[in-house]
Amino acid sequence: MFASRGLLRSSRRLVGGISSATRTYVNLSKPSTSVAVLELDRAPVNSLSKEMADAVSAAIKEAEGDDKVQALVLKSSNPKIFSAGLDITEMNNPEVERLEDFWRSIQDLFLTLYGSRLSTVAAIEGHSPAGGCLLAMSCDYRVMTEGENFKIGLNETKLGIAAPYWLKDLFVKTIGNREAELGLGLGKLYSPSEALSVNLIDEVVKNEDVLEVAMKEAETWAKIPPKGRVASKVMLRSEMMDELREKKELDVGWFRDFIMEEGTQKGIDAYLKSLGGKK
Ligand SMILES: CCCCCCCCCC/C=C/CC(=O)SCCNC(=O)CCNC(=O)[C@H](O)C(C)(C)COP(=O)(O)OP(=O)(O)OC[C@H]1O[C@@H](n2cnc3c(N)ncnc32)[C@H](O)[C@@H]1OP(=O)(O)O
Repeated sequence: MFASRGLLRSSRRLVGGISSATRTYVNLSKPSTSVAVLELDRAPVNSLSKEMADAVSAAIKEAEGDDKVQALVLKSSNPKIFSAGLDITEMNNPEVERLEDFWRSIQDLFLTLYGSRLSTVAAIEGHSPAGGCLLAMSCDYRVMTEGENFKIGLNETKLGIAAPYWLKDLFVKTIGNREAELGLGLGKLYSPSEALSVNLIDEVVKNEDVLEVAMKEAETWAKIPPKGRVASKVMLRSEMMDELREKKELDVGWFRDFIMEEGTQKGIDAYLKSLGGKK
């Protein structure tokens, strides 16, 4: 029960040594011995398609494969958008099989990031709604750029959908039950200062400082002896992860049935058309 599957993942089958490895949708680099940087790079808004989610999971595993690396900074190539969350087109009039595989990739990304042996610091540059907020909350520490027009939170209800139970649980763990009731029910998107006041993020910094602050924080975490640090992380996170592992396919079914409903499709379609005003 203590050593949750995956959290103390073996690195043997993973590629070691990171030297500015660049691949589709993500860039992985290692600016210091103990800290890797994973940049989300899927224009225009870093939305999480199945392929994007798989690429992020693979890059985290690659960073974990280097035994010297103890911390990971998650950042964006877009200074105004950390991630726009799940790729809504994946849920708009989808093929059922693809939809189910998409959700498995999202579940795996959450389990990989939330359960990483690495200390993870989110450098939240700009907007971070829904799935973007999921990425940020899955990290150990969150630094967000200032600018009251930037927003973070779980706005699913505004799209006519609901967050899955494990995302709701993560939200409650992060900001507490009452604020989560307000945030989820209203589909509230928080400005950086509001997010700080409810502990959704840990720090607000100037745009130009975000990477430096995140790197410094990551270096601090990387200095903590990993045995005790990882054991503490396991104790805090394994229950939630184990529950999702047990219910994975049930959760896929809930997601599929919810998304395929006619009413849900109408809501997603209307929301997608409202975005950018172009679709
Ligand atoms: C019993 C209950 C069981 C429940 C089980 C069901 C569980 C369901 C869970 C579903 C979970 C969902 C979580 C999500 O992440 S849903 C996604 C939510 N994301 C959003 O609402 C963000 C939408 N985007 C924006 O608000 C803005 O784009 C932005 C991030 C603020 C940036 O604004 P900006 O003006 O710079 O950019 P545009 O809006 O013009 O967008 C540029 C183009 O990108 C397209 N776009 C934007 N976001 C997405 C997205 N998330 N997915 C796909 N495409 C996106 C946009 O349409 C523009 O495209 P265009 O240029 O072709 O028009």
